[in-house]
Amino acid sequence: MSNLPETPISAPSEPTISMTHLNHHYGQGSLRKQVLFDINLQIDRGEILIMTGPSGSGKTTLLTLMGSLRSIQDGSLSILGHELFNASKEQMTLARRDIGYIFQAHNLLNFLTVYQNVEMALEIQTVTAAEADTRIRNVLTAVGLEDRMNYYPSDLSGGQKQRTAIARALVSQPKIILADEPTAALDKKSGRDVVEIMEKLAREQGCTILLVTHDNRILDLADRIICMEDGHLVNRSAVDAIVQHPK
Ligand SMILES: Nc1ncnc2c1ncn2[C@@H]1O[C@H](COP(=O)(O)OP(=O)(O)OP(=O)(O)O)[C@@H](O)[C@H]1O
Repeated sequence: MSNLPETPISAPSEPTISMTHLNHHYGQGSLRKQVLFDINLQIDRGEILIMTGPSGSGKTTLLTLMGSLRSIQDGSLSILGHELFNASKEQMTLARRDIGYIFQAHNLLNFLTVYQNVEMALEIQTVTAAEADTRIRNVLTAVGLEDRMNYYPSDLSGGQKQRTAIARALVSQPKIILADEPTAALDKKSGRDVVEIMEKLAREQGCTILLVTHDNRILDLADRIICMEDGHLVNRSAVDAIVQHPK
């Protein structure tokens, strides 16, 4: 269920994320540097999109713009039918409620248990305590952490921490999941496991996933692969992407 007010212009076939002529700069004056150039991209509901590209090509910048974590400077970016260009702080905050974030540095709170870390994501949602408890237990079971609910992050492996972060991102049943290098710190099996869990839960919940990765072991999980190069978006086939990022 969306946290944003319904808009009549939001037709069922409308892409979940749509951007046109998106540009982005960092810095001021003589230090001003353009890092995104005329990005045009549409991501459909339920699509799993993987974005690859060399370091510094603009992937994280694009992800943070899509995540409503940075203001749009130039061009258009709409999420679930809501334009983020010229959006107020309140509108940007509302947009974030429909997004689950999985970033590399888990951002788990070390003084909270696994259960409590996941519970935090429900604090801004209007669910009853009983409903919250059911959802937290279900999602932690789905990611294989049913016997770790009362552990603290410092007692978990890297893979378990990442699975906690996935549970936290999914528990609010967001319409969009943005993941930045979710397998970077994991060994081959744990990396594959966490992305498969993400994929399965996302397919069940019908949400859209955009995943930034250098990890070619998970490229086959994508419906579509896109590549950033020097701030430009380049469409590539999975084969091209693997050739570009050999194991
Ligand atoms: N806050 C910032 N201020 C100034 N320049 C920045 C800032 N963040 C990123 N950049 C620059 O913008 C460009 C794109 O960076 P970005 O982090 O989006 O790339 P990336 O493809 O995600 O790289 P990586 O794979 O290394 O994370 C780089 O040249 C980077 O140095």
